[in-house]
Amino acid sequence: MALFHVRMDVDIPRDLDPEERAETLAREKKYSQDLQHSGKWVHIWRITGKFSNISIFDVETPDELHEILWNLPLFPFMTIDVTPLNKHASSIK
Ligand SMILES: O=C(O)CC1=CCC(=O)O1
Repeated sequence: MALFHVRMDVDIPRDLDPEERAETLAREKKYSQDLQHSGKWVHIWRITGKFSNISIFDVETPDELHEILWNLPLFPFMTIDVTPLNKHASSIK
């Protein structure tokens, strides 16, 4: 098990076909919710006032996270920042 903090900033071009935009967003939602049901996508939080989210992933390896992120339907329109997390020595959980 390895935890990762991931920030995703979304920037969809204004001239993208509205049908393609809607279809991509619907696929993104299903992809994300399937991974949430699997337990791999542990948290997703909207960043206030931005088309961005902060997420926590619980995966086996960095390669697995890479595959997940690479296959996001919105991947071509995202800037993604990944921070690996280690257990803090003072954590009681
Ligand atoms: O809306 C976003 O922040 C992008 C996104 C990631 C998963 C999802 O459902 O939307």
